[in-house]
Amino acid sequence: MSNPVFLALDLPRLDAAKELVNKVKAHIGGVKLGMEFFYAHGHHGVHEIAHCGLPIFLDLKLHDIPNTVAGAMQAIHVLEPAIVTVHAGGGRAMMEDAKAAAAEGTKVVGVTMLTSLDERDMTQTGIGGSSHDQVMRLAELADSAGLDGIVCSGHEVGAVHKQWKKGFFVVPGLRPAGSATGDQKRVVTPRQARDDGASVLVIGRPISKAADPVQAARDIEATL
Ligand SMILES: O=c1ccn([C@@H]2O[C@H](COP(=O)(O)O)[C@@H](O)[C@H]2O)c(=O)[nH]1
Repeated sequence: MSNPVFLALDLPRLDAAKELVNKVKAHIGGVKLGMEFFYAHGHHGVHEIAHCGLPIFLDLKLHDIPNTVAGAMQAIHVLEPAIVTVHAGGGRAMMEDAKAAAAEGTKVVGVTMLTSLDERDMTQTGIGGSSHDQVMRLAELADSAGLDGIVCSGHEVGAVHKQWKKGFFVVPGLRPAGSATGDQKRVVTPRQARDDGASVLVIGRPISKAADPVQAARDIEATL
């Protein structure tokens, strides 16, 4: 099995991001570029990181009216991303149009409930019920809209995997045992997420902020 770890490159400087990827690339399976990176470095930055030869995951979390999201999807064809995210909360029509507009070969996955949220946060935003139910509901909607899979936490991935056998599941909010959780609230270890059916393990700060990022990536790889 190829390495499921995608390194989240949430770094403001392009030179530092390139240096980090080149250092750890033997111990990861892909690179995830999110809003911080894309807003700062755009298409040029993505092309620069793509030189490392690993698959690129554009975590842009698109969330707008269907026509706008479809246009954004078309605008990133040229970057040939392996994976792109949209917010499942954008609704069925938005997800259908996002998938239809994506380049062939790009997996489109729907963000269900951010791993930085818990049920108290959900209540504050007017969503009742459990995080489990919220993720299951949005997973079903994403599946019926034709998406390839979803983003969820390791708390839910086992249940979603049972319900959506062919789904592609991206799991962030991962922390090696004993490491700081920071702003993440629904957290499991990389091994736990993999055992429960995650297709991609998104890991950022446990590697990028480690005193020795190569050793940190190697240690995570050894647990899988
Ligand atoms: O629910 C979500 C969706 C996306 N993310 C992204 O994953 C990484 C996690 O970084 P860490 O440093 O390992 O916490 C980050 O880029 C988020 O934007 C997420 O955490 N949760």
